[in-house]
Amino acid sequence: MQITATGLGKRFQRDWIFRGLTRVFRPGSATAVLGPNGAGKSTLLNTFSGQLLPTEGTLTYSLSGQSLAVEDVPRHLAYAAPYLELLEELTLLELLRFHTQFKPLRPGVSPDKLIELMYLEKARQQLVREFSSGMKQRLKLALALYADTPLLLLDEPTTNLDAAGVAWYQEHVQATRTGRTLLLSSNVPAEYGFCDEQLLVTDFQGLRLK
Ligand SMILES: Nc1ncnc2c1ncn2[C@@H]1O[C@H](COP(=O)(O)OP(=O)(O)OP(=O)(O)O)[C@@H](O)[C@H]1O
Repeated sequence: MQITATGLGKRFQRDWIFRGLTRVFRPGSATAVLGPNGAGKSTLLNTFSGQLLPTEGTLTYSLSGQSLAVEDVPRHLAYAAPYLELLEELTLLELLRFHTQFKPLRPGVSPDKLIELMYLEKARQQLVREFSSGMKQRLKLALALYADTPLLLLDEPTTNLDAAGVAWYQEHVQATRTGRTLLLSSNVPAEYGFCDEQLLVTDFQGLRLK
């Protein structure tokens, strides 16, 4: 998916979070969205996902050369973030079967295959609410990475992951990013080291006048 931001700005009440962002995000690119805590990284990702409306400027989306309305973006988007919740009353297998009805996995990956890729075979029939925080994060990431979508948004992807989890993320993000447009918010070099582009949110705060 190609995304074009033109003069993009977002304000909450009287505070501008970012302003004057003009940039094109192309299929196959991976952009690290960087900045300190509270800089506006999640706000930027949520604006790109169509969940938040920009205060000024425009975002346009296109898929294989055809323009896409913002209301159609969620269908083509996979999003993993610490603040997005899982259906914890389901077992792992139930959750995967339910979730993938709405957000299909890439061809060749079934719910059973995904369980194998996550190394969560022993938890197949376990309630997700009983998972450790690292297991939940691995599940959120796997659902996004292996979703069959051209747009992938990852907010702080290694939250709650141990060293083995971080290595798992690095392997699987590489295995699934080809051809997709990836934006990844982070403060941790191990998460975004592979990204070919960087966007420093604080570069778009010079016009943050009240
Ligand atoms: N819905 C909202 N209403 C008002 N202010 C908000 C809202 N959401 C976020 N903010 C404010 O916008 C600013 C940027 O927050 P955001 O969560 O985007 O930062 P971040 O860079 O992702 O931070 P972190 O690294 O801590 O996750 C913060 O000052 C936050 O309080």
